[in-house]
Amino acid sequence: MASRITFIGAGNMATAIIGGLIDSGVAPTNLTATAPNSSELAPIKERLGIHTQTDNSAAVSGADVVVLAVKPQIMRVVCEELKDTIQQTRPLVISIAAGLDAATIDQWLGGNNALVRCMPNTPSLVGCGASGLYANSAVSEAQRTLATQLMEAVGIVEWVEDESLLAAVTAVSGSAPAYFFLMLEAMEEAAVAQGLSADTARRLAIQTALGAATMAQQSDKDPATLKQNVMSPGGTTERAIQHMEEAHLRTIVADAMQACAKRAQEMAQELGSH
Ligand SMILES: NC(=O)C1=CN([C@@H]2O[C@H](COP(=O)(O)OP(=O)(O)OC[C@H]3O[C@@H](n4cnc5c(N)ncnc54)[C@H](OP(=O)(O)O)[C@@H]3O)[C@@H](O)[C@H]2O)C=CC1
Ligand SMILES: O=C(O)[C@@H]1CCC=N1
Repeated sequence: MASRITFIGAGNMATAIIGGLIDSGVAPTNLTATAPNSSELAPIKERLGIHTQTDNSAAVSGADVVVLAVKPQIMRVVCEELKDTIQQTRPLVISIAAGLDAATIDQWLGGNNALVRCMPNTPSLVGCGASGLYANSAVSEAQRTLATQLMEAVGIVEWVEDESLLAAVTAVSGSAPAYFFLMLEAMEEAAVAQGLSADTARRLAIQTALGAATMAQQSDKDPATLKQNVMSPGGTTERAIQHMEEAHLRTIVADAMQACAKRAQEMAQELGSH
């Protein structure tokens, strides 16, 4: 991918995508990241070999793709700062902000922009990201392909044609690494309570999560069948799963994902009044 890509914001999600892009073979010299303070940027420049800038407008001039990777709460200020340059240079704009809808960001950027909304997740850092993408009507086929290539460099990509579905994408993948990290925390704590060392418990739990996810990915069986295959009748797993079902784990997951999607919609309303 020879495109010049500028990330506005150099935090957790931007550096995860940048790290994944570099690992996939993208030249660091084609990448730029911005942040308000050069002290935050110095270690990123040193570690990744990318260009860095504290001036957002200067960083987007000459970019083929601009990835907006700041917190939703400061997106409006950032867009207004970028508006004049973007109106002149017309890059593909990709927003990774939760909640904020494409029309709002487009308007903040002066209108008529080719804009993709992307909901990525932090495992992009290790090439195992999962991103949901939505394109507005100004995005060309070539730009759609470019956005796909960019995010496929760090994981899998699913396009949605109805923008409102990005709230569900946020619930099932954008926020979801945190659910699995919580599960790992809980399993480690429980195993330590049963006498294992924290190190041993953590290694076993992580490898088991990795193994289960890899099996689910590679198998032609669905997760319910794979689960059933671990559950010997009258055995240990059956007892554990019975406990989780009786404690309404499915309802807990459904309610948490509902709260997540609802928060994405609330943020759109709170921040997106044009
Ligand atoms: N974290 C995640 O798992 C995911 C996050 N997202 C979205 O990604 C976006 C970024 O989130 P995340 O990376 O977690 O947040 P971070 O707070 O880690 O990163 C935000 C970055 O923006 C920088 N920044 C702040 N103000 C400006 C400015 N005026 N100009 C340029 N850069 C600025 C910050 O610098 P400083 O630190 O100096 O303030 C920081 O580098 C959010 O919109 C979020 O919704 C989407 C999917 C997953
Ligand atoms: O928690 C958040 O708001 C961001 C969006 C998805 C993951 N992190």
